[in-house]
Amino acid sequence: MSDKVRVYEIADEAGASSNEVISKANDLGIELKSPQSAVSLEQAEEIVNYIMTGASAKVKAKAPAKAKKPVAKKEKKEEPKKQDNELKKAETSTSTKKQNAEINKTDKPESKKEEKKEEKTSAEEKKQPVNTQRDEKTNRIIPKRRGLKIVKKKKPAASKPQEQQTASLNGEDTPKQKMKSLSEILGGGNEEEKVAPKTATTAPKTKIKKEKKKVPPKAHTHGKKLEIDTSKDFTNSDDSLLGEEVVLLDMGISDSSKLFEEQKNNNNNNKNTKQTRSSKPAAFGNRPQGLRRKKRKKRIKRVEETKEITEVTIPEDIRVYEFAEACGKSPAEVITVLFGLGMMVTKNDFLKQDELEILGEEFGIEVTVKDALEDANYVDDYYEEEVDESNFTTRPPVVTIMGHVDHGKTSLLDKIRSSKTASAEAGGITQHIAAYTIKQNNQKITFVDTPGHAAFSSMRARGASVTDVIIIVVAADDGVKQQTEEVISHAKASDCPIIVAVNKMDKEGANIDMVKAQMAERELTPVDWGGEIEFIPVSAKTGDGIDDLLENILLQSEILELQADPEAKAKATVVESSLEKGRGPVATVIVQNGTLKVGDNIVCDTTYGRVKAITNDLGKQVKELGLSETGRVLGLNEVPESGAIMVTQDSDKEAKDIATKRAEHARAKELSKSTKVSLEEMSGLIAEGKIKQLPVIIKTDVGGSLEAIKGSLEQIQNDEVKVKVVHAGVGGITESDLILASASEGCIILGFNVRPTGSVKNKAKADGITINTYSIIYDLIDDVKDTLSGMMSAIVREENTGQAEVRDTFVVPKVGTVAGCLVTDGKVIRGGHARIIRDGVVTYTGKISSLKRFKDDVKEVTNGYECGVMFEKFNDIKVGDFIETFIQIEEKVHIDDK
Ligand SMILES: Nc1nc2c(ncn2[C@@H]2O[C@H](COP(=O)(O)OP(=O)(O)OP(=O)(O)O)[C@@H](O)[C@H]2O)c(=O)[nH]1
Repeated sequence: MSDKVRVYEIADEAGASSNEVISKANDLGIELKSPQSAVSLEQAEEIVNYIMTGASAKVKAKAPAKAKKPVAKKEKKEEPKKQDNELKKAETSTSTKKQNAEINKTDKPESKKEEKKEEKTSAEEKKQPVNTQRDEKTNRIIPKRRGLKIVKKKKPAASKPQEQQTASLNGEDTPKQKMKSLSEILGGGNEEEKVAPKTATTAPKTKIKKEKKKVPPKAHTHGKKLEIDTSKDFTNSDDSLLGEEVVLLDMGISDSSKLFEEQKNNNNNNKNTKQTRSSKPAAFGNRPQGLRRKKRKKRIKRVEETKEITEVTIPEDIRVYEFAEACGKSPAEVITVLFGLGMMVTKNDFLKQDELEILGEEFGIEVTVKDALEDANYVDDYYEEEVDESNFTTRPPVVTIMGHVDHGKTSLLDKIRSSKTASAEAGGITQHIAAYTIKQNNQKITFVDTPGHAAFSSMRARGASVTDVIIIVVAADDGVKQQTEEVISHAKASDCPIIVAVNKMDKEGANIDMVKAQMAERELTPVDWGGEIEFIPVSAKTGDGIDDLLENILLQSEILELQADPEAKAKATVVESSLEKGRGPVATVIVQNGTLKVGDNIVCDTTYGRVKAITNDLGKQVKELGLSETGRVLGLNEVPESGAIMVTQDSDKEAKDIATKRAEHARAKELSKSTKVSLEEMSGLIAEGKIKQLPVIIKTDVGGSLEAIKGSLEQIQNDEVKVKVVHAGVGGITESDLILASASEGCIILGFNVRPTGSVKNKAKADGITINTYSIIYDLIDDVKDTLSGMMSAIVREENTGQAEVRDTFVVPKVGTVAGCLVTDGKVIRGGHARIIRDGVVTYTGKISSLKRFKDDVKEVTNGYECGVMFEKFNDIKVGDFIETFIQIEEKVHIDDK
C-alpha cells in the first residue's frame, strides 16, 4: 500500500473535483498543484475523509477558521460525553445560529420538520470528527477506503456514506453503531427512535422518503461538495438504499448478517422497505424470497408425483411427450435417457417397444403396453370363438407354386388349369386370376399364383398363411438357380410340405438327377434317395406328369388332415386386390373357414362393407364361396392389402367400427414411421456416408404386383445408392401422388399397368415430375437400376499413353527444371498425367505442366521424338528417369456391376 495516489484519483473516490481536492489538501497542509500531483496513501485517506466529513484534526489545528466555528467549538466540548446525551445537547446547541448559517449557504429547508431533521443529523455528524480522530489513532484504513470506494459510486447517497463512515471509523468498537447508521440510511425506525426519538415522532416510520430527506442537511453541514447533488439525488429511490446495504457488506463487517436480520425485523414494521425488497429482488441480486418458497413447493410436489408413479399402462403407439406425461417426467428427461443410449428421438416421435422397456427400467416404472387394437382384433376374436367340431369336414388343399424365373411356374399353372378346370363350363376362359380351384379325381385343389416368393413371405409374415402345400418348380435343363435357393428358404420357413416339380422334362437337356442332387445338397432329399421330398417329373408343355403331381398334392393334404367348418362364420384371406372401374374395390379371396355369402357384413383389416357380389375363378357370379374356394368379392369400401383377413361380422356397424379403429391405428403407425424414417435416415446417412437415394412412388393395378415390385425395388441397393419407396398403392396415378412426389426431391412415379389421366399428366408435366409407366415388371426394375446406376459415381480408369526417357535436365531460373526427353513409346500429352520412375520405383505422380518441342509449346510428342517436359510442383528430375504418361477416363458403372 505504499503506492502514491494522484489527486484525480482522490477526487474520483471522494466524488469531488480535483480542484476541491487540491484546496482541501492545502487546508490539511498538503501541498498539491495539479490533478496529476501525488500523495501518499495515508494522506489521500486523510484528504478523502476531510472532504467527506468536512473535518480533520489537522484542519482544526491548522486552520480552524475553515470549519464552522460555533459547531466546531461545541463539538470539542461535547467529545467526552456519552453519545446519546451528546446528540440531545447537540440538537439544542446547534439550533438557530447554525441553521441560519446553513440556510444562507444552501437551499432553504422546505419545512420546519426538515429543519429539525437537519438539526438532528448535524448533531450526529458532529460526532464524526471525534470518531475520525479516534480512528486515525487506530489506523483502520482499509475498511474505510473500501466503504468509501463504493459510496463514491453511489453518488446519490452521498450523505449516507458519512454515516457509514462514522460506523467504519468507529471500527471495532460498536457494531451496534454501524447498525444504527444502516437503519438510519434505510429509514428503519427502531434504531433511529433510540437515537433521535424526537425525529421519530415527527417523521412516521413508514415514510422512507421523508426519513431520507433528513439526510441531505447532513451533507450541508459537512461541506459544500456534499451539499451539491445529494439533496436531490437522495430522494431518488429505494434502489440507492439497497445499494447502501451492499456497501456495508463489502466493508467486511463481521456482523453484516446480523445487520440484515435486524433490518428484516425492523422492516416488519416498514411496509415500504419490505415492498422494495420483494418487488425488485432480481434487479438487485437479492434473494427472491417469495419465489424461493414457491420453488420449494414445486419441488416437493414433483418428488411426490415421481414417488406415486411406479407403473403405467400405455397404448402400444405412444409419443415421447405422451409417455413423459404418463410417467410424470418431462419430455427432456425421456429424450436425454434415450440420447444417452444413442437413440435420437424428438418429443413427437413414437416410442418403440425396446425404447419403452429401457425407459421403464431407467425410471423404475413398470410399463405395461396395452394393445391399441384390443377392441378391434377381429381375427383373434374369431379364433377365440367356440368351435363346433361336429361340423368339421375335409377341406381342399391350397397350393402355391414357386420357382426361379422362367422355370415354368406360369406355364405349369396354366396347364393345370386348362386341363383340369371344367373348361366346358367356363367356355375356355383364360383370364388372369390370382387363384383358382381344379378338380382331380373329384377332389378339389386350389392353386394360388403369388407374384413371387417375396410376396408369399410377406403375406405369411402378416399372418396370412393360406398355403397348405408348396410346389417348387425347377427346370430339369437348368437346375437350381439363385431364386430357387431363395424359394427353398421361404418354403422351409413356412413349414409347409414341399413337392418338387422337375419341369421341362420334355426338353433334350433335361436331367432330373442333376436337380435331385442339387436339391439334396440343400437338404431337400428325394424319397427315392432316402429322403422325404417327392420329386415329380413334369412338362408344362406336354402336360406329362401333371396328374402325378396332383395325386401327390392330394396325398400330402390327406396326411395334413385339413379340416374346417362350413357352417362357421366365414374367414377368408385376400390374395389379390384391385380397384376396378365401375366395380370399386375388388378382393380375390380364398375361404379358409365357413362359407362366404353375398350379403354378409365383412371386415377386412382397415376396410369393411357388405358382400355385394361374388364371382368365382371362372368368372361366374356365385352366391357363396365354400371351403378353400376362391373368388372375387365386391362390396368393400376400400381396396384391402394382399394378405388381409376377411371375417364376417354380425352387423354392418360392428364391421365399420372395427375397420375404422384399425384404419386410425394404421394411420397413426404410418405417421410414426414417417417421423422415424427421417431420423433413421439421419443416422443412416452418417453410417453409410453419403448414400444416394432414389425416392419412388409405386402405383399398380393389383396388390400382388405392388408387393412384388416394392419388394424387388427395395432389394436393389449397394453401398452407394438405394431405392426409397415413398409410397406404394393400388390404383391409378392421382394428383395426391404428384403432391407427394413433389415433396421429396428427385422422386419419380412408377406406374405398373396404370397410366396417368389427362389432368394428372398435364400437372406432372407442369411440375416437372417424372411418371414412368410399365406393363412388364422387368422393364420397370431395369429402368430403376439404370437410374440408380446414373446416380452412382463413375469409376476412374487409367490408360497409359506412352513413355519417355530423360536424357538431360536444364534448370531454368525462376521456372524450374526441364527434362529433356526422348519419347520411347506411345506419346506424351501436355496436361496429361505422368509418373516418374527412378530405378523401377515411382518417385512422382502428377501432371505435365509444360511440353515443348524446341521452343514451341506442343500438345503432344510421339514416339521417337525429343521434347522438353516440365512437371507440376516437381523439379527433382534426373537423367535416366522414365516418364510414364497416362490419362484418366471416367467410366459410368451399372448397379449390377458392383
Ligand atoms: N419345353 C418346355 N418349355 C417350357 C416348359 N414350361 C415352360 N416352358 C417355357 O419356359 C418359358 C418360361 O415359362 P414361364 O411359365 O413363363 O416361366 P415362369 O417361371 O412362370 O416365369 P416367370 O413368370 O417369368 O417367373 C416359356 O417360354 C415357356 O413356354 C416345359 O415344360 N417344356
